[in-house]
Amino acid sequence: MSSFNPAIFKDLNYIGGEWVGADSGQTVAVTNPATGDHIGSVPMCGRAETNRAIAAATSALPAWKALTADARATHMVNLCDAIMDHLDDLAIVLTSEMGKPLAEAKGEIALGVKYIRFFAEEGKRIYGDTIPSPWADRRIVVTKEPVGVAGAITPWNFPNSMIARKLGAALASGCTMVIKPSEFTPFSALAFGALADKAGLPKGVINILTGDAPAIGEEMCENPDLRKITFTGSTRVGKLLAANAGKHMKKISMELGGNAPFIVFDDADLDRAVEGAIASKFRNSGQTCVCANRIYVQAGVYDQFADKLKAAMEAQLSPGNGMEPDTTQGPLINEAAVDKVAAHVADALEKGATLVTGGKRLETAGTFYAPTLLTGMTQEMRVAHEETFGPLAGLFKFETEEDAIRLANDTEYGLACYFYSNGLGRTYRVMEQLQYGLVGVNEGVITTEVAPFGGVKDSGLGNEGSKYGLDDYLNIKYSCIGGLGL
Ligand SMILES: NC(=O)c1ccc[n+]([C@@H]2O[C@H](COP(=O)([O-])OP(=O)(O)OC[C@H]3O[C@@H](n4cnc5c(N)ncnc54)[C@H](O)[C@@H]3O)[C@@H](O)[C@H]2O)c1
Ligand SMILES: O=C[C@H](O)CS(=O)(=O)O
Repeated sequence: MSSFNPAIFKDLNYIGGEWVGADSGQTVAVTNPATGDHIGSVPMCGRAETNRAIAAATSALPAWKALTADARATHMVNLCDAIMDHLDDLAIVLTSEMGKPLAEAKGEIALGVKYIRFFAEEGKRIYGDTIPSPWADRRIVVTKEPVGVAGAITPWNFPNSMIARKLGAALASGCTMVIKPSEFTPFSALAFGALADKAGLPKGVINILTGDAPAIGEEMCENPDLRKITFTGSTRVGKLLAANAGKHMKKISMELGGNAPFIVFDDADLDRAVEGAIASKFRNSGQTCVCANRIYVQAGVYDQFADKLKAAMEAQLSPGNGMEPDTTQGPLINEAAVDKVAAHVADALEKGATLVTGGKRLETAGTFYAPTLLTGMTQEMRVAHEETFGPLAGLFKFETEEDAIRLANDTEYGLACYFYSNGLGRTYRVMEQLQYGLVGVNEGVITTEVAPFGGVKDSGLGNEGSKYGLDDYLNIKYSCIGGLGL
């Protein structure tokens, strides 16, 4: 890898095209979860700075929305080109602050670019309608207009692509944006500011703040100039934001937590199912909202699947610093994340589960937990009802197709689910009964910019990506035109 270019490494906030610190001068430290080393510090901003960022986005809005979709697309493509020009540098920053292996970081950044490029084109297809008028002397026209200034609050586990898939839809629809990334991974977000400068985006179109999350969120919810909140994160925080945004009648998009069932039927290709389980469960060390959280295996193939999965885990999963080429499993984001996985393992073992492999914190620097496989899991265990968000694969046994569907739907979440079967009839029966926004059939990783990504129940509201992803950034206007002398 070529030497790191620090041009994209920014430790100030980006407001109205200017790089600024917090009014208080306070900062918050950022550490590398693989080593515990201090990476840098970013401003501890609050409501006042957020107010100024919203003002900057408001000032930039008229000119941005007045551009043609093609002109906005050109800016967006220039941004994508700048991102790809700095792919290695961005990946180093992402791996340093979040921990995922460098290859996964590059893959995430490339996916983020795909989202922005996709929406650059979709922005040219924001069609309206002319509706046959019920009045002979009037005409009806329906147009779609940008909602205005959008506020984005994003998580640490995909610190680039969770911003990109929001930013792409916002910019393409003619909105401007204020972004608050996670306190654990601010540098990947601030790099968007450096790249926006490099790509020549007009000042104020993108604004990036770090600091006091509740205060920044309150300003976003309560400032009348900001018209939309798009949040990706935990269901707990999502509900807080949705409640406050609702008081101020803001449009909201909520991409929240999950508890994905992964079902293996006895008519599945077991080798394919094992590879899908590895991909779904252990991507990002199990720290994705769509990771398999509960693995249900039909009784007739349970032992065989467990043996195959154990072998695959021991052959394919290699914990370590994400900067090392052989690493496939980076650290968890922090001590609390390690404690949660450990608690889920302990709870399962206390309630009768069997430890097959892993089951302990790795005695190295940083916050690592061993890839873990448990069998004998039951619905009484915490893993069955809580998002683990770590490298724990728990196998549950089921008897019938009806049992599998009932167990899979036994959760307040509804983001992603997966099942493996070679039965065509079963595929449609199960696909249509699972209460989730995303369904992987014989596939363990299904995210793409062209398909809608969104949950039901406590997993959220709205969809990101796909042709549907623009809807949340647009208002529909109906115009009735009379006096035409018709
Ligand atoms: N559905 C999806 O697309 C998706 C994608 C990634 C992560 N997630 C979910 O996110 C969670 C992990 O991410 P996380 O730990 O960053 O989630 P989190 O909810 O703790 O934090 C998410 C963001 O919200 C901010 N925040 C925290 N408290 C806030 C408050 N009171 N007001 C305003 N902002 C606040 C944080 O600073 C961060 O930027 C998991 O539950 C995961 O399932 C969902
Ligand atoms: O963690 C949630 C992300 O949305 C995962 S994905 O990269 O979009 O599948």
